[in-house]
Amino acid sequence: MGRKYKGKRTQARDIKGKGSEPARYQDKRQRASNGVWHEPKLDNALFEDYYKAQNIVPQGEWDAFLTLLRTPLPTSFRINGSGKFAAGLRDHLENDFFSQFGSGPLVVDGEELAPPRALEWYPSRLAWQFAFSRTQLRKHPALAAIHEMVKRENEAGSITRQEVVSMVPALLLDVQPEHKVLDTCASPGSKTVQILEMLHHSTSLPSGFVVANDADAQRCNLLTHHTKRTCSPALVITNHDATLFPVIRNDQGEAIRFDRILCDVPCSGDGTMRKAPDIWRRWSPANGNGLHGLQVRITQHAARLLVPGGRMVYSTCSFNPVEDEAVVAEVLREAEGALELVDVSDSLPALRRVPGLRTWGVQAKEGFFASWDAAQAGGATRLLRSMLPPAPDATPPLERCMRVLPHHGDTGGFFIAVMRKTRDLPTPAPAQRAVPAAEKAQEPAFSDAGEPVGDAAYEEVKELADEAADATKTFAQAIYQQDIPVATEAAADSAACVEAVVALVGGSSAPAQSDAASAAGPAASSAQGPDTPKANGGPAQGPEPVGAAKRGAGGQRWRHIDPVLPFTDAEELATLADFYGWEAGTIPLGQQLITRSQPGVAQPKRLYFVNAGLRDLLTADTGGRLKVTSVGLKVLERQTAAATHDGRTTCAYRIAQEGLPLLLPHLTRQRISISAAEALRLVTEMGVPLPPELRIVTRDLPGTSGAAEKAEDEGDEAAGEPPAKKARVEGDTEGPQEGKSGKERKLRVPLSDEATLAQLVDVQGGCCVCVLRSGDATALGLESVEAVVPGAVAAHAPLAMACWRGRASLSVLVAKAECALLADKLGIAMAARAAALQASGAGAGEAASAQPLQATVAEVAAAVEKVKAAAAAGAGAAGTAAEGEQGAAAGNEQEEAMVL
Ligand SMILES: C[S@@+](CC[C@H](N)C(=O)[O-])C[C@H]1O[C@@H](n2cnc3c(N)ncnc32)[C@H](O)[C@@H]1O
Repeated sequence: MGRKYKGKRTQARDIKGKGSEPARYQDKRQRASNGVWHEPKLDNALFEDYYKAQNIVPQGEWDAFLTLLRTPLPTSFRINGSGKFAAGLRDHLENDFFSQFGSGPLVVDGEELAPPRALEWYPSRLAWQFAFSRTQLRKHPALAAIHEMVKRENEAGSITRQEVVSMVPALLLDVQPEHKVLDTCASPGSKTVQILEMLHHSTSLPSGFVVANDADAQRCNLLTHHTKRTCSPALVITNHDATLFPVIRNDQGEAIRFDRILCDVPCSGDGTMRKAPDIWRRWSPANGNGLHGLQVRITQHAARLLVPGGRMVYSTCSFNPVEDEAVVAEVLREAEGALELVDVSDSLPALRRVPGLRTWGVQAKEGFFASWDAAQAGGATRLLRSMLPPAPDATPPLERCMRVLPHHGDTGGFFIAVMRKTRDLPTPAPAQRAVPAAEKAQEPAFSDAGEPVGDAAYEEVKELADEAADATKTFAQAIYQQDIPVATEAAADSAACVEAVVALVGGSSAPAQSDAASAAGPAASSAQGPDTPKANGGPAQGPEPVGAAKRGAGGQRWRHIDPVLPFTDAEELATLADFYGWEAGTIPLGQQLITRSQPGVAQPKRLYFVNAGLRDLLTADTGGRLKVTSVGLKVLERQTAAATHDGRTTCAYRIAQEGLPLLLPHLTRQRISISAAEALRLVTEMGVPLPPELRIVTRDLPGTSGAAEKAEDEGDEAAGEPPAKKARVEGDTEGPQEGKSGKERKLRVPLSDEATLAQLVDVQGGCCVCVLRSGDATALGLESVEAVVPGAVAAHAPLAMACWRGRASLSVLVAKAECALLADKLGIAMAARAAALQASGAGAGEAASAQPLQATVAEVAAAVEKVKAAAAAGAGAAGTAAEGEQGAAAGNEQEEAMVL
């Protein structure tokens, strides 16, 4: 991914017209400072000289290498998940889309186009690649259909657009469902998603988990956004500098270590030039040299967090040996045999790659040097020893690393090394490391569990210093804007940080610590080695914060980040179990629900489910050391008070759509199956009226005011807010009635399907779930609820919607954008079915038996277009009651605003 996260790349523009570069780079034109648009520059003498000298390309292949680097990267994607549904989607794509290439080459503007091809080294032909330019996509309907399909399935979460080479590291990580996995530099998250799929390979509730970390807070939001559609309860996203990722201990005081770690480190990114041609212009050997130290530190720290026997993959999208082999060699050198390079030559045999280098050179201002001795003799004082190759007799088997070259498989460039930890690492002696003084002063030494050794309080002090700096900036800004309350708060924050640092340096405890661990002081907890028993009692019990408050009036340790709390309200849990009929014992909601609110908040807004492994990790984090930006799967959201007070429901929580795949099998109440036609109506109209016999009369219920109902009955909009609008604000979406007059409402046709109405009799007012009937799902080739495969990714879950059974209507509690996706999926299947029936000239009997599915192509298309337009118009705005409640809180809430 390179350094693009550092700043915004030159904006790609799509401009018509012909240029001298290959046609497909036309959309990568850039605007120079004088305002003139120009083609991207696709050469750089420094680049060529440097890599020719490095011998990264086998003899005789240089021209092919260079030519391909100047050609745009083909599109590629991965079908998510595995098993029956993934194979089904693959077959659908092959048979219904890619088969058009079968009868002969597709010719667009005189150019013969290669058909899409499955990557031969990717398991089960689940990864695909094709190279069509935007112009070609626009010109040929078959290509446009493929393009649309890729976009749609990507949005629906069935496929992931991912660069081919970027799929390799996760495959070599060999993740199993029981593994604890750390993805050290995870954003934007394509590999995290792949790792999660592996974790969920055979079960929807693996015992392992993934910690996806990134140092950049905003990129953590991006990561949350990209991983959201996996609907995994086994994912936590953290925001740490990976060189300082904290060590968490279990209640026996043992450091929790990871079975698998991916270090897909920040790099100069020259392997992505085909996708980002502006790298040509910016390329310099200094980019790689500047990143080497950070790459080493991230990987060294990761190695310490790895369990003996565990596997770690180091990867970059750079060709540069200073960022690649040199980093691996240094990490292995420091490990003194506790880490070994794994020979993966037998893995993915069809993937063409070249072995890692044993020798290379480093470009300094003073010249190009092939050894440390030569660099010293040449006066290159700014180089690190570790950038240069080790002595020949001390060189590890670096040929076990792999470099993927673009011209070998029409891909980007990538470097991958797989390492295994054989035993605990030795504790490094900081003084012996060949790093410049300036860097050494910043660099903590770590024990095997990653605890700072030389300066035990380093991590804490750095965190506090960062916070103080942030607060000071806020203070200055607020003063400038004359916002005295904010300035006062910022000043207090800053002072608290300084006080905490003084306490640390002076050896006393930091202020406002709430548990025994914190009372012992962060320095004390940091100083514990891996074998030192924990000094601070066990994990938090009962309603204690999972990541216990360490400082800050609200209980949070991290600024703007709410703590993670277990949700243990027995009364509320019993109500939930009763209302939704959770199968006792099938899903441990009581033990594995968490919230992100402040301690002591009754009925927090959102409840998230975490799997057992993640629960244990969070529970062990008594010191609140993990800076958790997002965790678990949102399963329940609080209703508004009005919904419960007015007797519209007896349960304070409704089901979140994203939690449905997990909860569905465990619901025995508040769940109905509906026909495809009804499902399509619901997601396109957002709600449907109920017939009079199913109306709930709440005004006579004890303790209810019935005000909203009376107003609705009387059509008394002049007396206040129109009931439909009010209901939307309060959480009782009456869907289609929103904003319409009583007269218009009455024109709508109520639900009439006998089977559906019979089930609705037992459904209480409030949240319920509508699932597509098995028969209809099977007939339409969609996932049926009976045939759910454990571990299937959320996109392969049966079609179901969280709904609201109101007094007089059934409405969806699903964001409009998601309704549009569901409508698309359902609509396409129904239209295809209708077309097939027509084509086969189905007899009256067959047509009658398929009656619920009989929508004409035109009807379905019109309905789907309507909801898509609504979603597009309402993008970012509150589309449902569920959305309407979202605030601008920190943590998980931040991303929700972004996603919607
Ligand atoms: C190459 S990208 C990662 C791509 C990602 N693994 C994927 O597959 O989508 C490198 C990431 O490292 C993050 N990063 C940079 N310095 C870091 C550090 N010291 N600790 C953790 N993450 C860091 C950047 O914010 C960036 O998101």
